[in-house]
Amino acid sequence: MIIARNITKTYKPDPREVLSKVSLQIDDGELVAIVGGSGSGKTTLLRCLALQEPWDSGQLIVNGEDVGKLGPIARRLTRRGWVYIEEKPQLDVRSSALKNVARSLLFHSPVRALAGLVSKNEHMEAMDYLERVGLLDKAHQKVGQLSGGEKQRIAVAKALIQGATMIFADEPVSGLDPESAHSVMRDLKAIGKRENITIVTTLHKLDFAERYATRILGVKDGRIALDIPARTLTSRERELIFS
Ligand SMILES: Nc1ncnc2c1ncn2[C@@H]1O[C@H](COP(=O)(O)OP(=O)(O)OP(=O)(O)O)[C@@H](O)[C@H]1O
Repeated sequence: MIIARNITKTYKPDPREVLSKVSLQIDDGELVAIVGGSGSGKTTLLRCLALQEPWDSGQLIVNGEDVGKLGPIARRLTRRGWVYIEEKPQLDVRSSALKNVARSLLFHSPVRALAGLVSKNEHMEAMDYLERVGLLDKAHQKVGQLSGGEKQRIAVAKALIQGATMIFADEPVSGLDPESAHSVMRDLKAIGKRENITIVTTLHKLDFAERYATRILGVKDGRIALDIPARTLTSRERELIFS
């Protein structure tokens, strides 16, 4: 569980508050969609919650621990099992989908990872995870030849193979055609439910949040303007976020 209390953030030297006194709670197993207009602070909020970005004031409590009071090692332990997926996932485009996923098993063996020394068992395990995200038939294809949606699924497979308990995804469907976008969101939702993973994602498209999330967090000018169980928003609720 993550609890944020009055999180405030500026990007110095600009004194403008990009996040202003943000308070929220994320429960285990939720699929939380952070929505809002361009520049409203969605990505900054996601990055602060994922402990990828420092904040200026306020508290972030993860599973009962006040993260601000933890040293770097304890912070790293808090983040164990957390995976942050960038809008454009960082993948080795010259290697196959299978190699990209299998190498995630070697994050504790940097030398083997660098040399690409993946055992037969690790390959088999990676195949299993590619199957889980519906990419078994693309296992031997170079990642550079895959579509944006397929790359997102590889990023998800990499997260799963590392034993993710929490996935933070920044705009996972931006730039995808509608069909791929729906399929990525459907997969994220199904995988989260099946593997009991909490997912927090920023989304430009409100209809995707309404359809796939369990909760919608609407951000406007760095503040939480709406925090409700996901459903089709009323025009008044839309106005609170986008007017
Ligand atoms: N690293 C940074 N340094 C300085 N300012 C930043 C930085 N990152 C974001 N900002 C500013 O903070 C504000 C919020 O940015 P953020 O990326 O969080 O918004 P967003 O809602 O995700 O936007 P978009 O939907 O356009 O991606 C913007 O005005 C942006 O210019």
